[in-house]
Amino acid sequence: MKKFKSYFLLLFEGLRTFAKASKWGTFILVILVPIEALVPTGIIFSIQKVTTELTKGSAFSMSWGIFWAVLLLISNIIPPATTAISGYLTDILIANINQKLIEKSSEIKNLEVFEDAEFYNDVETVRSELSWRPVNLIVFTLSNVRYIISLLSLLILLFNYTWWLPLAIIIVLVPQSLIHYRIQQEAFETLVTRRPEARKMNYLLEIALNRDYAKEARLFNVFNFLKKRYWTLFYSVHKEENRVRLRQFGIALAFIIVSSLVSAFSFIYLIFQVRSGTLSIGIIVGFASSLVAAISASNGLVEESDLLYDTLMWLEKYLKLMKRSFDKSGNIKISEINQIKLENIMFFYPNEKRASLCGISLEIKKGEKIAIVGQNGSGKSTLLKLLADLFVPTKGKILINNVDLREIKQESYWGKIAPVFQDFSKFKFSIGDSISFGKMGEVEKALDFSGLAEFTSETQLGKEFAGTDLSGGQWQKLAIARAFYKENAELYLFDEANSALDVQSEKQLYRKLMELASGKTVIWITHRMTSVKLADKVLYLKDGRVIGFDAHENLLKNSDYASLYQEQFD
Ligand SMILES: Nc1ncnc2c1ncn2[C@@H]1O[C@H](COP(=O)(O)OP(=O)(O)OP(=O)(O)O)[C@@H](O)[C@H]1O
Repeated sequence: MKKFKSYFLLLFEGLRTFAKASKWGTFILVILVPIEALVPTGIIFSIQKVTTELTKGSAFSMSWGIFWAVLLLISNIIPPATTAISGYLTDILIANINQKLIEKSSEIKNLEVFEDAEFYNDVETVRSELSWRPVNLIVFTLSNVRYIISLLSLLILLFNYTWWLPLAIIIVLVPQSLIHYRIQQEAFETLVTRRPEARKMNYLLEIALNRDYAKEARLFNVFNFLKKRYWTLFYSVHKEENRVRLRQFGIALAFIIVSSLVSAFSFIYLIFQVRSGTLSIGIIVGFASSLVAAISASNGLVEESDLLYDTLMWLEKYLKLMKRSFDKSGNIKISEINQIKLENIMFFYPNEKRASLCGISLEIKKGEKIAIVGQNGSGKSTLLKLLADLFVPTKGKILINNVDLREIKQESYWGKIAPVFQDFSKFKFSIGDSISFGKMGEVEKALDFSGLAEFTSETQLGKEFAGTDLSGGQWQKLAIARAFYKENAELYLFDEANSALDVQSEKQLYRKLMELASGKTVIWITHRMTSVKLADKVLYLKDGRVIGFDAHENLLKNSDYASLYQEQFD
């Protein structure tokens, strides 16, 4: 009972989603679909009347004939109209859902969410089925409404012949539907629980077909490996699905046998009635047609309400995602970043037992130039992500102008940060758009500053959009241009922004950076020790801890740091 309540609540939510997409479209469908659903019963009824009146030799047979013709016309006109309107409604529904997903993603302030496999599963379920689920939602809702109205009107018609037959149909229909829903729910759960496997299967296909993997996939000949891995995953997934299908078929068969027996029995009963003269010949025509129509409507109802149920479970996942609230940012707006203070910062990535940062305390003043160095995995990028307020420290505080970063409005803080990440994004828009994202400003100046003056802002990027591709270093320069474009930035965060640059470009990068960021704070991570001389202070990290935080000359007294520095020149 509880399940049914939630089913109807979901159905209601589904209808609200349609209405939100298009009020008029929904309104017209609400009018047309019931009319369409009543037409078959009307047609059967008028045929019965025509036959009865004809056997009586009455002139009314002509009026019923005209009524029949009008209904036939309606039954032909309405379907193309409902198809066109539901197509229109589907398009808007998909656009609305996509917009909502973009908005929802923008609410995610703390990137920890993306480290959560369950969240990924939910997002994947919603996203991967987004292209066809809204269509199903509309199609199956409409066909179910149609079936229910048709079935009810046919049952009323049948009730006129025998009172027990409609009852028998309902008695067969209810348990049949209940069992079907149960199986459908199991099937959906199997689908959802197997989602990680399905994602892995999709990933294998991506490796085979995606341009990013094309080189290594061939030179390391991964295709046989992909095929074998795919079959292993496929069998593990489909064993379970076949089991569900087999049960579904068995139950459907049992119910078809029962309902056929009930129909045959009632038909024979009616033949006896007509032969004994209790009922007229017109009745038997009407009865036979309405019985066939009622059985097919009840089968259709079970099948399609099953599919609607499956679609509603997808809708439930989508609504769950929409209702999920993410960490709220603070409310304090800042206009400057005068001081950054880290107080005993400890950080664990989600589900990790090892701390990536441990007991970090330091202070950075406005305008200071800080280089961060340390071996791979020492926590440099993690520290930068915390400073960019993309992750929240597990323990300790980050204070900006002596205000806890958690209290500061994230958009206001992010507006002051110009970052270049190690794994920067390669946006496949025009060069101008992938720097400014539609804002006004001097894109050309940023291109010039980052050493990409040979490109115009109109250049389309990405082969998949018939654009051009860039070299590794040029992509990195584009990420740098994005940071330089942010003219009112107060804090520059560069994570190995020089890693793909040639020596000359690297020199130029630091020169421009120091020129552009004069009086502003710059923090950069580097493995190339030449740039540490530009820094006011060097932060030397090891295993997530601070080994030293001082001017380069002073740090050289630390033998560990000195050997790190010296080894590069050797
Ligand atoms: N998303 C993540 N989930 C779990 N652990 C992570 C994640 N990212 C990094 N780590 C771990 O955190 C530690 C610090 O990583 P981090 O990327 O900050 O190092 P790094 O000093 O920037 O290294 P590199 O010089 O190689 O870029 C490492 O042990 C790493 O394995």
